[in-house]
Amino acid sequence: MSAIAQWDGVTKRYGNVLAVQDVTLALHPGEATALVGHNGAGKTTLIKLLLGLIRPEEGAVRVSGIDPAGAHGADARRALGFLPENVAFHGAMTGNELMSFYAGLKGHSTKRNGELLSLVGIADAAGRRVSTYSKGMRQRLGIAQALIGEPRLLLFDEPTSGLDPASRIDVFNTIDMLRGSGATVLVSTHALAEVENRVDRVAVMHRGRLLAAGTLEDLREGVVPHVGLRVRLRNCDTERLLAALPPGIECEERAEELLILRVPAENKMAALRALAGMGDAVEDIQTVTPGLEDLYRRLVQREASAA
Ligand SMILES: Nc1ncnc2c1ncn2[C@@H]1O[C@H](COP(=O)(O)OP(=O)(O)OP(=O)(O)O)[C@@H](O)[C@H]1O
Repeated sequence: MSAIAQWDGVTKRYGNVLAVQDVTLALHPGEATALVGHNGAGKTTLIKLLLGLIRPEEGAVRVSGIDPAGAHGADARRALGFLPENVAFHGAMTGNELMSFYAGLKGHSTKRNGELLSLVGIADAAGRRVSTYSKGMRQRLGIAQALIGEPRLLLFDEPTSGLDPASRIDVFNTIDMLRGSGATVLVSTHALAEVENRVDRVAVMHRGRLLAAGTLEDLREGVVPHVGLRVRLRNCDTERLLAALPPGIECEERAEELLILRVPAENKMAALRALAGMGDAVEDIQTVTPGLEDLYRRLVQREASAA
């Protein structure tokens, strides 16, 4: 699948600060990718590079095959919609006026503005001054302006920061809808738990470096080469049970009538068969799947111990 946007061996410095170091990453058409990492990880810098606002010292950036900071950058930028991290609008203008202003700036007609405001759920407030909007409503207006001109690639920088839980869900529902309509979405966020089941791929940044990228399953396979099993026991001699398991299995946690086992991925079925063969002593077995927060923690730990 050819990429709609990519960073190829990109390094970007601000003076002495190495903001992004040798990052190679691609965004594929129709997919939503989460760019995750803590403060200062380099997420906004990667977005600014795609927007052509800054140039890399090394490597190449391409949007629809074009250098967004080059002579034909305007053509590349026409394919982009952008929601900045701290969206700030002139409070004296109404939602309608701001949408017309941004449509003019982007060289698009204002015809679909009302539809876009309805899509993000603020059509009723379109005639009101933005100073009367809540933070969530301003964020929705920010998303509506990003959608002007039906961009094929949407860049959302921390779209849920400062929003209440219901508004956060709305933002992700909008992202789902956009992805469903064939757009490509990049969403940068610190909110690992809320993003993990809402995107196709995840790119993990840490101190300017890309630690991992892929589907959640790819990340799990690369980071956790074992399976967790949560085993509930009944009237059981735990020592005897552990001794009867295939080799290579570690006991991660042990409490009364509960074991959490770390099983090498290739021994999973052998372990399950051995446990199933223990009759009534084993009451229940659950597979424990690490979430994005856990994977991120492990990736950062691995990076720290390699340094
Ligand atoms: N204009 C700038 N001048 C100097 N340093 C900068 C500039 N912009 C970013 N940096 C530094 O580059 C590094 C990466 O910053 P960046 O904003 O890309 O990170 P981020 O992952 O988006 O962080 P956050 O989640 O806090 O927004 C940080 O150390 C930051 O302080």
